[in-house]
Amino acid sequence: MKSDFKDKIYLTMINYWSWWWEVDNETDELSRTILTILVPILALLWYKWTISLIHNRRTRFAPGPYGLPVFGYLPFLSHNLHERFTEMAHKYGPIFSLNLGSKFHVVVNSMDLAKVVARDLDQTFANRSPTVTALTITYGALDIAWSNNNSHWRNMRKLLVSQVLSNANLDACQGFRTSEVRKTISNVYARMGTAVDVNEIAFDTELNVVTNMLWGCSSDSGDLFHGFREVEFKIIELLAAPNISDFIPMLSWFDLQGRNREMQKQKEHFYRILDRIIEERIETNSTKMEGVVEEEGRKDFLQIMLELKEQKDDSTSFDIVHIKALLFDILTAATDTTSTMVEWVMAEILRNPGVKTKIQEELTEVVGINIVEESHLPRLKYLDAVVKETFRVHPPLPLLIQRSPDEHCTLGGYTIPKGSIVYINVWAIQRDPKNWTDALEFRPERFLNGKWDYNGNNLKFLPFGSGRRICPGVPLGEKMLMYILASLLHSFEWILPKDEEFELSDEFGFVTKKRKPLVAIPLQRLSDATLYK
Ligand code: HEM
Repeated sequence: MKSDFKDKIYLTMINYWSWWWEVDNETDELSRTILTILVPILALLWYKWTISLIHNRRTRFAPGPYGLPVFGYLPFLSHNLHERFTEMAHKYGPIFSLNLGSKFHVVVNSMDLAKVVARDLDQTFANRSPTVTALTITYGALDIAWSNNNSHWRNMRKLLVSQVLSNANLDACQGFRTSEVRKTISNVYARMGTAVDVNEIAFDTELNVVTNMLWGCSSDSGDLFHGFREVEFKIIELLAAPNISDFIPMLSWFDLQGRNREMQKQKEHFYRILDRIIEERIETNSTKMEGVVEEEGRKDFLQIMLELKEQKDDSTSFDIVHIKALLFDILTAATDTTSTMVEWVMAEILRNPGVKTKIQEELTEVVGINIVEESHLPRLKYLDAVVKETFRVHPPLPLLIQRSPDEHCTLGGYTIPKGSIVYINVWAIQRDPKNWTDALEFRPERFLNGKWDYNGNNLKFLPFGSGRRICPGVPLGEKMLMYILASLLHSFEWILPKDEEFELSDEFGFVTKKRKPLVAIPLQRLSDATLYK
């Protein structure tokens, strides 16, 4: 009887092993064997730790599932973490906790508790808890997104907001946006009648706009950015891939699943591109007379950072790795999110022909027979509502980026130990029938009352986060999304390829994308062909 039970546990572990650890080769097999041997040792340590915790504290943790020794609940989680967490919220309530390996996780699923984390106790919960792969790609959290709440984070964020994302700079960069969006329309025109990957065209447009803002030229001028999208996608995938090194830190040295080695490989590729751009700029600067760069007009962000690097003031000075980590954040944060959202919006429009008709009517009324200009965007109220409704049902970061308290605190009456990992489940909040009537229906009209924005003030709707860690890229993200979508929808009629099976399922990741990339066929919509050149 006893041995039956042991066999059952063993079989369960082996079965569940597979979802987060696919064995590809002998090294993986060996790693898995080593880990299986380590389990009893770690189980003993875990048991001792749990007993001491029970004895030492009169704490009340949020309810949650039991797990296995050492691994906690890790083997029982399925791929789509946001959906699994939402199911668990139905069982355990608006806040629940779970041990994943040795790490204590808390998931917040209601707008009231999200408000406590992101607003009332914003300062306490303002740290991050970077994963091993995040530390690797950001040179040890030297970027903004993974940095703790400290003076380095404040300085970097201030620099990004004041020099790249300020209204003045966004206005000054309008020309880049116009020329890149027009280039995209002309490229799509050349491919009319054939199936186009919607994410890819949006990604390239956004990447070109951002590289123009950062160092003054498009990514498609030359071969340097060849394969960049694939590298970025791999990096984003690795950031959220379950990694035993994160859950049992004492094993991180072994990198048993090879995730960190893979990230290291992608890091080399990614930063090789940035190194080339930075080196070229340093060389150009050195051949110019002092002051000339400034006289030529607006300084781009790379120039501003290189000049800061030369300053010896401790509060603002950077070295090259700071610059690279910051460029990494901007490039990845801007491109993958924007292209993912363009894809989701287009998918929802293709699924809802009534919505498409209303958008086209609005575009005809506001833009007429011309091409879309940025000045038209504030009047496209219905398209704006469609984008917001898409953000509600498909938030691209459904659990935001994890937060971590810098001291023991209480949330919803439960103890949250210092250093826990806290997720705000935006996906659950934005689909909660307590917050939204007909929550699972796609109804853009609910956003037509003009009361909604992306600033995270209303905790029912926070696709960009809320509080001090809110996305600083909202103004650029919003502008680009509206501009790309309005242009694609006004210039072209979009249809699905024949026999294409349409579906809207998603795949959890650091950025949660459409599981099956959307391909659609553009057809000419404006009668004047010269508008496409
Ligand atoms: C549609 C476009 C975008 C979406 C949906 C989006 C979404 C988000 C979300 C959900 C977060 C996490 C907030 C939190 O943890 O509370 C975030 C953080 C961040 N985003 Fe965005 N973002 C977008 C565009 C951009 C752009 C264009 C930039 C910069 C040019 C940017 C830069 C950042 C940075 C630096 C952070 C980290 C902030 C911090 O930790 O202090 N994002 N973004």
